[in-house]
Amino acid sequence: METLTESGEISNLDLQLEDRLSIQLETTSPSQADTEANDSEEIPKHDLVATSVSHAERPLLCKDILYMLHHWASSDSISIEYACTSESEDDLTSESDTWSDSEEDDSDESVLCLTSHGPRPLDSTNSLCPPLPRRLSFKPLEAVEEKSHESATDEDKEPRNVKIDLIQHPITPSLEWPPNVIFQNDYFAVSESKIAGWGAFAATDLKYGDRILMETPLFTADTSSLFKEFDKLNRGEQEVALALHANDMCKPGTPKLQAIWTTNCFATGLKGKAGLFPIASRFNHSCHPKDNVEYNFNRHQKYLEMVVKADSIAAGEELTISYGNQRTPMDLFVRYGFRCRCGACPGLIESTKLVAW
Ligand SMILES: C[S@@+](CC[C@H](N)C(=O)[O-])C[C@H]1O[C@@H](n2cnc3c(N)ncnc32)[C@H](O)[C@@H]1O
Repeated sequence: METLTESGEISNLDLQLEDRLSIQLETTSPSQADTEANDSEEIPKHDLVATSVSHAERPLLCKDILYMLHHWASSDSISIEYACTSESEDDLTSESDTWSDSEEDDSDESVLCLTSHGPRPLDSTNSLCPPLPRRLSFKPLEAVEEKSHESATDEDKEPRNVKIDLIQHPITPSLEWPPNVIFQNDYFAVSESKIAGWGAFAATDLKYGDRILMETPLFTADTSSLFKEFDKLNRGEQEVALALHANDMCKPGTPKLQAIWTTNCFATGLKGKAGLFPIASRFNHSCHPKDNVEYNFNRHQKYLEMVVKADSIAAGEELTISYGNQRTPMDLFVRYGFRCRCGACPGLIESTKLVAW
């Protein structure tokens, strides 16, 4: 197999691996296969073409990321997740141990192929290279305290629509929903998104403070009880969980349930447990300031709520949340395994370039 030539050209092997990685980048649940077939996160053709340009010019590639992860992570623990918290990277410890990959995973073919022939590790002091977490780990999505809305009065700060129905799973889809809608209430509908897969869209004009969703978890678990708790669900509930989207970029062979869990779960703050919320899980991410909805887990009544944080949202607009404040497209890609297409940020390729190695 060819690897890197003396002239620094990237070989066919890399192109093949990129192809393979672009397929692994998003594993699609059966229910989404059709939806995402044309709207997947495949590496665009121009990214592949970019491998033939000078290294000083070429954009960051999947193999670069894997290469960096392999060399920079303080252990073998590499997992890609949907969500994050506001905690510092140094705090990403105990849970990652539970989720970390075993020694055997070092034999992971793609990582080995990508790392064994690299000429040298990328320089972390390179100013063009954004800082990467020292240790990557699984963390569920956790609500971040938002600054109070400047123009809001105290009365406005209480979520409106307090009589909204509490969603308890499993729910029965309504025959009145249009064919391309998988959930609908008075405030939003979940249908196909231009950002990625399914997304939530305002069904009516919304205002700051509108509470648009209250949802109980399908189940809650911690890192050690995920499979046990899943086993307790009935068949219908399990199917709901397994129909959710799963990111599985770095680890071929990751159990599907685990990939779904790390892609979708939200922290509850209850004894380190996270929860799977099948409707909230359909909200896509937008970078600041485009994210227009915030979320919160009510620990006493044990439901997740989504509340409008933008001043106003017009009917038809996509509703998005932040998967992590101040995350760059690079962070999102490394931590959560997707290339951000929110439209508010420059995206991964345009914003991130590395110096030649
Ligand atoms: C929790 S799911 C969100 C709903 C998802 N679109 C679906 O079809 O179920 C998170 C996944 O959606 C996709 N996604 C969310 N926000 C995105 C964004 N801004 N750009 C690209 N993909 C995004 C990524 O694949 C991500 O892993």
